[in-house]
Amino acid sequence: MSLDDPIVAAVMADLVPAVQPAPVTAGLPSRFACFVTGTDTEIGKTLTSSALLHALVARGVRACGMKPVAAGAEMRDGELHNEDADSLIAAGNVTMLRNLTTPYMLKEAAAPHIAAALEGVSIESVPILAAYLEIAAASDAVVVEGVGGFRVPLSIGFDSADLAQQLDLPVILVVGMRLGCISQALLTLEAIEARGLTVIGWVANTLEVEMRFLDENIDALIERIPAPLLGKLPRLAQPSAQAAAAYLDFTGLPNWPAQHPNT
Ligand SMILES: Nc1ncnc2c1ncn2[C@@H]1O[C@H](COP(=O)(O)OP(=O)(O)OP(=O)(O)O)[C@@H](O)[C@H]1O
Ligand SMILES: C[C@H](N)[C@H](N)CCCCCC(=O)O
Ligand SMILES: [Mg+2]
Repeated sequence: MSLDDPIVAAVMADLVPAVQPAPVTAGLPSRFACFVTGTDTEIGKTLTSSALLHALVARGVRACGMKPVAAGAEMRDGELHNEDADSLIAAGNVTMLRNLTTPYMLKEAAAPHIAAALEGVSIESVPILAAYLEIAAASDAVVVEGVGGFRVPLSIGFDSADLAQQLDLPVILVVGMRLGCISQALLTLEAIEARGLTVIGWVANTLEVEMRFLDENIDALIERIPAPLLGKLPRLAQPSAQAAAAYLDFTGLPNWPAQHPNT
């Protein structure tokens, strides 16, 4: 009888559980951390991520944002700057090296795999996971903003959904409210759940000043997304982390920190 024998193999499978690599976040103390994704690009992920950081800082928490892959950067004061990365830095209160909060800062405002290829770069997960661990070790809370929608290619065989899965973070879904967003949101939800991840809350972000049947569209999503609506963001005259946070209630999120006594 050899180890290839199906019966021996079945017994061995019972005796020796398949070894699954531990997620990169395993072993860290429980703290608030999330991955913010959305139904598309330019639909309010950075605004929502910044609002999360603002609310965390207001509770006296050491909070750090991460935009692992940023596409669209310009040189200022000898450093590459990206709007999203800068917004998250401004909303958080933990100073980390910029190449940790954004390991891949790409110049071209395009799909990241294209922007990376233009620079002869290949976007890999290991530098991002290593940077995440450093940030998590220095902070009480981490907010990771994805790039574009949920399944944006980063390199061959690696996309932003794989990254979320490897980080093993609960997901906040931002829905850019416009005609078509119901299907986009539900497809995104399916893709998130297919990776064993959980949507812990979603945000309805108003993209148009007057969307027809806005409330009816939101109701259709409330009925279908098995996670709480964290709030409806109206079209803000001056969008900022603080202004957006006033419309969102994060307090029911898992591991959301209690108000620090000194704040
Ligand atoms: N509710 C809102 N009211 C006013 N402006 C908004 C609102 N939501 C988003 N914006 C503006 O729309 C633009 C896109 O929003 P944001 O940067 O948050 O999108 P994103 O999903 O993060 O995009 P990307 O895919 O590029 O990361 C920004 O200029 C932002 O300030
Ligand atoms: C440059 C832009 N603002 C985003 N950062 C990148 C969006 C990539 C979308 C790719 C795609 O899904 O087609
Ligand atoms: Mg953004």
